[in-house]
Amino acid sequence: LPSKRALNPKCDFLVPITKDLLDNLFENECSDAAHRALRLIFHDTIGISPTVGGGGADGSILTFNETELTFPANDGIDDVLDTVGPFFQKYSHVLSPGDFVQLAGALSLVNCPGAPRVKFSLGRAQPKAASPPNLCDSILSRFGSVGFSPEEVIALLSSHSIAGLIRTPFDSTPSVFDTNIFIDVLLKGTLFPGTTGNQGEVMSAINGTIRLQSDSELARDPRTACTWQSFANNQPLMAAKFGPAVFKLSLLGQNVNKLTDCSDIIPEPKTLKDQASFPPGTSLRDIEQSVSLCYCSIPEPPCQPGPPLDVPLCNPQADGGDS
Ligand code: HEM
Ligand SMILES: [Ca+2]
Ligand SMILES: [Ca+2]
Repeated sequence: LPSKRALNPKCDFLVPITKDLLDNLFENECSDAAHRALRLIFHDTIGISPTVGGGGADGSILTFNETELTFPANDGIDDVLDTVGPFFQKYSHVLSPGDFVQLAGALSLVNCPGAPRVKFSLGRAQPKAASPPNLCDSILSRFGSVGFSPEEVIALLSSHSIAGLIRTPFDSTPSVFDTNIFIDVLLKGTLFPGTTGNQGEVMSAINGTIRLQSDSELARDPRTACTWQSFANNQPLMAAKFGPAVFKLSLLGQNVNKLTDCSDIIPEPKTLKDQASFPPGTSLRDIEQSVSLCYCSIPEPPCQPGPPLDVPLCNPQADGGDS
């Protein structure tokens, strides 16, 4: 838990705010609210381009939400703002929107077993304008234009290990920040968990999980397949790459030398007991042949006994949000 004081006195005022967010926004769980705050990092920071402008990690998605929520790329962020908005309002006199998004994002991981600790720096200015509506490049070129390698993009997608859509998780272990997303998405798709024909969705391999077309393609793209596979059975590697990649997102459009490092107020996340494995009913032979795990000489994840999984809806007791 956070100590009573921060190492740097400039960060001290964050200690009670941190506690409030952990206790009352995230309810000390890897909750829907936590997933939403994590997703918000991405949708705020990526709004920057070397050619069209935008402030990146500036909190523009909060201040200029009336504009940014009209972008198709930000579908579903209205629910996110409903959840985090009241806490942002509560602290808007002491925390800029950019700092709030990054603080909440770093803290969102604290109750998700297996997540790394993400650094937090303070001092982002107020956003000047909405992000330009330009998010129509391919994922790799969009991230590449702001300095992210294909390896870093895949590392960031580890967050889909605790994520989902329409209350249906992307991997078979949505309550833990493990590497199952990297195994599950490599399995040959056989089913749709709900209706068929949805744009951006492809068949998944496990009852009750949903697969994004973009995750499926990045798992199989020659530029990213080996990185994807390298995480499939390597929790420490994934965690070591994910933390710095998220911190790098938090600095988009910012000058790190003008920020104050307040990382010590972020508690160490819960540890993960079990390592990722093939979900029950699946094994190496269900890996799509084009992306044989042997190709990149990744050690094989263990198999689990038992009948095929049917993953339940995420947090069925939670409120009526649609994600
Ligand atoms: C690289 C391209 C990415 C694509 C195409 C993508 C796509 C999506 C989609 C379609 C959803 C479902 C949203 C909904 O409920 O309406 C989602 C959820 C989510 N994404 Fe991504 N994502 C990407 C990258 C990232 C990154 C970089 C992060 C975090 C750093 C992230 C974190 C999340 C989280 C935490 C959720 C779950 C939200 C919730 O459960 O409420 N995603 N993503
Ligand atoms: Ca922004
Ligand atoms: Ca997981």
